[in-house]
Amino acid sequence: MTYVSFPQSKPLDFVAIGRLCIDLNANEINRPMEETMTFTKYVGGSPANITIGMARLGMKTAFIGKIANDQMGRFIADYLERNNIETTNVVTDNTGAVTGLAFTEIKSPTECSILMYRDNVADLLLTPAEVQESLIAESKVLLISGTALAQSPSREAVFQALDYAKKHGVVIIFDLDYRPYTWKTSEETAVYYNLAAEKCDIILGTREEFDMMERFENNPEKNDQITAAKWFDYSAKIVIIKHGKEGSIAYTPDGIGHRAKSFPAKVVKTFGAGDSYAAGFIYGIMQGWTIEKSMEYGSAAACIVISSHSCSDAMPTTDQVNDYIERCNRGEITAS
Ligand SMILES: Nc1ncnc2c1ncn2[C@@H]1O[C@H](COP(=O)(O)OP(=O)(O)O)[C@@H](O)[C@H]1O
Ligand SMILES: O=C(O)C[C@@H](O)[C@H](O)C(=O)COP(=O)(O)O
Repeated sequence: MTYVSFPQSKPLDFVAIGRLCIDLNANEINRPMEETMTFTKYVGGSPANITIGMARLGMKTAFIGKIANDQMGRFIADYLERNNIETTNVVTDNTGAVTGLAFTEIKSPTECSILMYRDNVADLLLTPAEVQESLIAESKVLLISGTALAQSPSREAVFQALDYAKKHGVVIIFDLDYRPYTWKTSEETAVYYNLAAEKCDIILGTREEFDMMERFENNPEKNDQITAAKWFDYSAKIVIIKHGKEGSIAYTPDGIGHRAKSFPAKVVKTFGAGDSYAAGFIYGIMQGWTIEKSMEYGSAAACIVISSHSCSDAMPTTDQVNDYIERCNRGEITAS
C-alpha cells in the first residue's frame, strides 16, 4: 500500500529549510559538563543533520538557510559542499549575527543534555524573500523543522516555503524538532506548530513534542491514535510518534498503527537518534518501500549514530545501514 506519492519527474530529491549550526560534542564522555574540558566541532542543527543523512544515503539534496559571515559560517558551507549538498540557497548574513552553538553533555549513555547558545543567531534571520521558489519547485520533498518557526523573519520564510511547496506539488515533511529555549510562550509555540502541521504530508515527532502541540486538545491519556487522527483531516498521510528506545509507531489514515522492529545499539549518547531515524525513514519511503521496512531502516541508521560521537558526521551510507541490519540479524550486535 502506497500512502505518499513522490513527484518522480523532479530532479532534486530533498530540500530542507532551517538552521545550520555547530555542535560541540564533549570528548570526555560519561562526565558532567562542569568537568568536561574539550569538545569536537561538527556541523549541527536538526534539519542540517537530516539533510546530511539523506546525502550520505545517496539522495540529491539542497539546503535553504542563513549562515553567519564568519569562520563558523564558512566551515558549515564548506562541509555541506563536500557532502554534495547544493548551497545556492544558503544565504550569508550581513548584520553581524552569529552561528548557533550546541554544547553537548554526555553524562552517561542515557543521560545526555544540550546547552544551546542561540542569541542573535543567523539562522533565524532568513527572510521570505530569500527563499528560492525555483529550488523548492524542482524538489520531490521539502522538510521543515519546528525551531525555524520560533521567530520572525525565519517563521515567515518557512510559511513562504510551505506555500511554494503546495503550489508545486512537493511532498512536505515536518520534523517537529521542539527546542523550548527558542520560544517565548507555550501558547505561541502551539499555535505556530499547529498552523504549520496542517499543511504537511508526513509529520514526525516524539510523544512529548505532540503533547506540546495538544494544549488546545482533549487527549488526557496522551493516546497516540487520537493524536495522529487529527492530522488526517488536514493534509497528513503518515504521522510518526517516536518513543525513544521503545521504538516508534507510524499511523496512516486507514487506522493502521505500523510498527517496526528496533535494533540493539552500543549507545555512546542519545542525541542524533531522531535526525538519523528521519533520514533513514524518508529514504526508505522515497524508494517505495513499505512503512515498516522504512521505519526499520531509520531505526538502524539511528543505532549507528547513537553508537558514534557525532550526529552529522556519523550519518551512515546505505552500505553501513545494510551491514548493521545484517550484523544484528546474525546476533553480532547486542545492546550496551
Ligand atoms: N537506545 C536506543 N537503542 C536503539 N534504538 C534507539 C535508541 N534510542 C532511540 N532509538 C531509535 O531512534 C528512534 C528515534 O529516537 P527518539 O529518541 O525517539 O528520537 P529523538 O532523538 O528525536 O528524541 C527510535 O524510534 C528508535 O528507533
Ligand atoms: O539540533 C541541534 O541544533 C543540535 C543537533 O545538532 C544535535 O546534535 C541534536 O540534538 C540532535 O537531535 P536529535 O536527533 O533530535 O536527538
